Amino acid sequence: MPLVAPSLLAADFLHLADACKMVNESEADWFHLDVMDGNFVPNISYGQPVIEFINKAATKTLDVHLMVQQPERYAEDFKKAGADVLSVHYEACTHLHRNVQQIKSLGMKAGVALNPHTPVDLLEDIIGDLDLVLIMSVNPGFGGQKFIERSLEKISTLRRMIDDAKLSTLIEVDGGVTIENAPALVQAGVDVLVAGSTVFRAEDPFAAIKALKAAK
Ligand SMILES: O=C(CO)[C@@H](O)[C@H](O)COP(=O)(O)O
Ligand SMILES: [Co+2]
Repeated sequence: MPLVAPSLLAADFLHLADACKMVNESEADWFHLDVMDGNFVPNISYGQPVIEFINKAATKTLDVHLMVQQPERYAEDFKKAGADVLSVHYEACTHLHRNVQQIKSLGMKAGVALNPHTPVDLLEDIIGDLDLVLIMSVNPGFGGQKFIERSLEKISTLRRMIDDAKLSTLIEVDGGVTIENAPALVQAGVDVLVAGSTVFRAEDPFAAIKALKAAK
């Protein structure tokens, strides 16, 4: 069964407490929290102060996806805000190895996110240090975009890389995940499905989460 991580980016920000309650009471496993700086990506979302409040309401793992330049400037702040998993973008880090060690030394799980144009082979020398690889299946910055089909091949290649090296690194997919494409993603080797619109735009978010969990 895949882990399911609803992305609060698609929730009603005026009623974040209700969104947290829904995720807590659902079959979802993690909260996916998208932090955007208006520089690495064209959009600005929310940061540490909001996550601190989410952490008070959430009873599940906080999976923070940092779409910011030089994320090392903020790792400690996000730890304090309650992040359990912290993912930084390959494309935003000059010293990725150092950044990954920093995240782990702060006591968080370390993830690396790849934009759609970034090949998974570039992770060869760091994959053994990673708890998670986040495959972006849309260009980061916005929710509600269409899934890029090529991502399926990237996921299969990454699955082979992880299995060949006998690692337990998780594969997370983020962007355009639907109830329809979830089975193919799980078959390709995904461990964690992120879903924003599919959950928060659904008439019945509990049922949408249940359907994603059942993907096989
Ligand atoms: O990181 C991002 C976008 O940059 C995502 O986490 C989105 O929030 C996913 O939204 P949907 O594509 O599922 O609507
Ligand atoms: Co995300």
